[in-house]
Amino acid sequence: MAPNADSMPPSTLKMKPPARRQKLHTVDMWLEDKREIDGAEGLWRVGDKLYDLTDFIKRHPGGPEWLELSKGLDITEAFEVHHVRSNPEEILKKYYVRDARIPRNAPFTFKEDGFYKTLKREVAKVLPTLPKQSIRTTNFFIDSFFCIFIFLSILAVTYWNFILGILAGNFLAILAIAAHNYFHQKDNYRMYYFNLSLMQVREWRISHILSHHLHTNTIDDLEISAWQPFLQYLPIKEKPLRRYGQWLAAPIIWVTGFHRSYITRVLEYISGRGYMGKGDLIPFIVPLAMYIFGGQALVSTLIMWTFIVCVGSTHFFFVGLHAAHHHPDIFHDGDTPRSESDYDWGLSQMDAVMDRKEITGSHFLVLTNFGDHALHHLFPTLDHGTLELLYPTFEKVMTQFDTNLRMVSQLDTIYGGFQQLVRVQPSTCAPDLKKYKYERKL
Ligand code: HEM
Repeated sequence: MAPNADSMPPSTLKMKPPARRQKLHTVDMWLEDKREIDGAEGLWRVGDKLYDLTDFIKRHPGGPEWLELSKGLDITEAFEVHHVRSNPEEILKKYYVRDARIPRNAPFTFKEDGFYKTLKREVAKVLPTLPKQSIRTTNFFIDSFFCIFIFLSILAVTYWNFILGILAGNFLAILAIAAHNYFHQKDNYRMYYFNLSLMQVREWRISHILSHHLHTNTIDDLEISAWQPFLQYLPIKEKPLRRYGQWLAAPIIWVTGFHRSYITRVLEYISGRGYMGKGDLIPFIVPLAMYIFGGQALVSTLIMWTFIVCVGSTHFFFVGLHAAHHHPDIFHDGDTPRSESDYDWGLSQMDAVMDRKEITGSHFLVLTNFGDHALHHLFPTLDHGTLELLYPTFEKVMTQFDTNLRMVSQLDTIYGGFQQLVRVQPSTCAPDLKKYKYERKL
């Protein structure tokens, strides 16, 4: 199923892959493997220094989970990109233990005069001047999605109506996408809307935030390796039948994604390797409400719920996989990088993303379609409603660094996603950000 290790070319960023990358890779396996290669020696690594943050875990303003999960890892990128409003470097210094013994397993840098740090300083300056109304609007949207989703699910089972079930499924998907805005931030209750999808906040904080967001489209990105037995987004040699077979496999992957996530978690938990907690009971609120208020037999209720979850899963993964990262002109590990040793982290993100012109400019569409994706990657803790207010600053710094955000159509990212699945030839040129025009709806 998975491509064998021989068919996997080395990372063109010279990154060492997590040891079990070629196997079906769960989030806890990824954490274990990273601890082996990050050189953090059971502590927390920032740059080339090691810190013991044990006493700070419970006091961390973003919530304890971030530091619990990242113990034993290199958190350089996580530390840099999650603190825009303040500068916790002074706090960090208090926990210094010793220097790291081995070099970092990533070429990404955060130089004071580089693109990312310059942009971050400019964004930090404008943030206090921005209106808070956009955050309240985001909260209103997501609470409404939750109510509509529950209401439609109950109606669907009451009237045994699959059209209503499709509507409910689509609301489940946009609820989960919008909830993604919240689990990037400090702990808050709205992030748990995400668990209604059968997926789990903890799991996504690892696979999506600590892996995908920080080393996007590299050999270390779990959102590439976790799909790998079925979908291969890196440009590697494959037999044509297998490669094109992915176009047929993809819809099956989308439909079953939510259920597979839960089942894999249960199996991992039973075998003593995975984590489950109270949050894993959240999804059952939905069939319970459907059963109590719908007036149908338990079996009918469960059938309708399963149907709704399958629709939601299809919508979620179709949108997610065609939102921003997969297109033959986007950098994927194996392609020629901009740099393999001194690669500004912000520019690495610009090389691994495209934004969609139909989505940018609409608060609703951005929240429900993983929109403003470049800015979201650069500042993941900022509310999606705030991102659109940052474009003038972003444009100013892009001009200063003579760089560009690639804006394409939604159709381009869908078509590009399917093309990327069958791309076997690595690109021999560094990504050309000027190839696509930057245009933003005002
Ligand atoms: C895996 C590494 C880390 C992650 C993912 C992380 C994540 C976060 C998040 C999501 C927030 C909330 C931000 C917001 O509401 O805008 C936050 C806040 C904060 N974190 Fe961390 N953190 C990490 C490591 C650290 C470390 C090592 C320190 C200091 C030793 C630290 C100090 C703070 C402080 C002071 C705040 C509150 C001020 C602010 O928002 O900048 N964090 N963190």
